[in-house]
Amino acid sequence: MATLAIRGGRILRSDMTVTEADVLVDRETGDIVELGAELAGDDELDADGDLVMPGLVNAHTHVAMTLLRGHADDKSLDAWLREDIWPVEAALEPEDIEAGAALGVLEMIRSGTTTFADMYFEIDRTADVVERAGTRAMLGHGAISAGKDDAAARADIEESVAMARQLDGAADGRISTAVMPHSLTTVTPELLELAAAEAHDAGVPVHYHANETLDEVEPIVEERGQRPVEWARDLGLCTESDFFAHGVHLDDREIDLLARTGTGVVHCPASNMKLASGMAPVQRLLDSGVPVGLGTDGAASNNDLDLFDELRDAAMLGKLAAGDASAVAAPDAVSMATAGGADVLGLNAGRIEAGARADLAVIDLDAPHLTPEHDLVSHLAYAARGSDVRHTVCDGEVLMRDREVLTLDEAAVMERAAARADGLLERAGV
Ligand SMILES: N[C@@H](CCSC[C@H]1O[C@@H](n2cnc3c(=O)[nH]cnc32)[C@H](O)[C@@H]1O)C(=O)O
Ligand SMILES: [Zn+2]
Repeated sequence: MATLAIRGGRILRSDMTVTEADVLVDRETGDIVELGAELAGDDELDADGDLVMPGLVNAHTHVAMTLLRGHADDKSLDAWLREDIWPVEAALEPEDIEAGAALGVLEMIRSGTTTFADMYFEIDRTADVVERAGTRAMLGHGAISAGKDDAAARADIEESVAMARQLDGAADGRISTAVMPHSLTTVTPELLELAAAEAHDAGVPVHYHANETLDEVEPIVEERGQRPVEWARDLGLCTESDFFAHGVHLDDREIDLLARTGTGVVHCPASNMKLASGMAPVQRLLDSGVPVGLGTDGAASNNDLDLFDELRDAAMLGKLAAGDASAVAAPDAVSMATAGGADVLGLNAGRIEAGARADLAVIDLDAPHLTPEHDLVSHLAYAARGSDVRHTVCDGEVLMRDREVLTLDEAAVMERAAARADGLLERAGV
């Protein structure tokens, strides 16, 4: 057994207590073997004075949208997608996806995110990046019917199913997949039903956008006399493995249905604020036992992929939404960003315990904004930033050591992404 020991730090346990312990990791299985005092390994990471926490889980993003960061801001969802995003995405080439994904993955490794769920195009190129960079990911081809004829819309869903089957288990098992129809309003009912049936036949989840804006909810209610989540359940999109992004506008019946079926919701607070989509009822979801993770959404509606920002936004917005300062308390926000997201994605990760995946972020606490140390969970929720991450470990391998990313050439990744982004906008004629 080749081992890695993370020594001298304090660890954040899944019950949100902090204790002094070393972490011993089996690099071959990628699992945590043991927590304890004075553990030695073949390789070692110094965590003296640091906090070792589970690697963060970004449970909903469109990673290559990093190329569109700052391209179009300050618009509502529908206008933003139709006027600014979709026209540029039509000019995307596979090389762009690879360059944008590498940039996004680099940003996530630097900020302690070890797993992301991605809905986008040309996902085999994103898979190549994940393979090289060493993170974990759930990938899916986003399929859409809007603007396509019947045959093209069906082919898009079939592509999503084929890619999910093809890539599941890639990168030594670090890649899992889902079938990803874009949303309840941009994919036809027949194709949503087909996506669900095919996904479950392939043994993978369905992932989609739902209940993001009132503009999406109202037409479904008017046309069908049903709430969107009830309709999604009837189409087969709410089984225990399935999960959707946003869930901003949900009523009590829908929340109850999500809890009963075990359907996961990925809360994307920054995107919901930036596109003025609304405030998700996160405390009510948690109280009802709905599995909840956190996502950045794409970098064009955030505009970064730092999960620390997201978990602070989740805590802040959750209080505002509930009109209650005790809502979405610090431990709940930190849990959503770690174990919550891992549970939504069906991964044995997000917790520091023997037998769990060795996906870890080591936080350097030696900073003015993290002093004094009254409560480290409070610091993670309200004061820490992605740039406080010192080491990142995924699947037992060190991806970043002392703030140096070992698996990607940082300067080359940034240079290439900037060049591809310029070329993309030029080709799109904007
Ligand atoms: N194959 C599809 C691509 C879908 S990928 C996922 C899509 O979701 C878009 N997207 C990004 N953020 C959001 C959001 O908040 N809500 C809905 N869609 C979004 C993103 O720009 C991308 O077009 C096609 O032919 O267009
Ligand atoms: Zn999205």
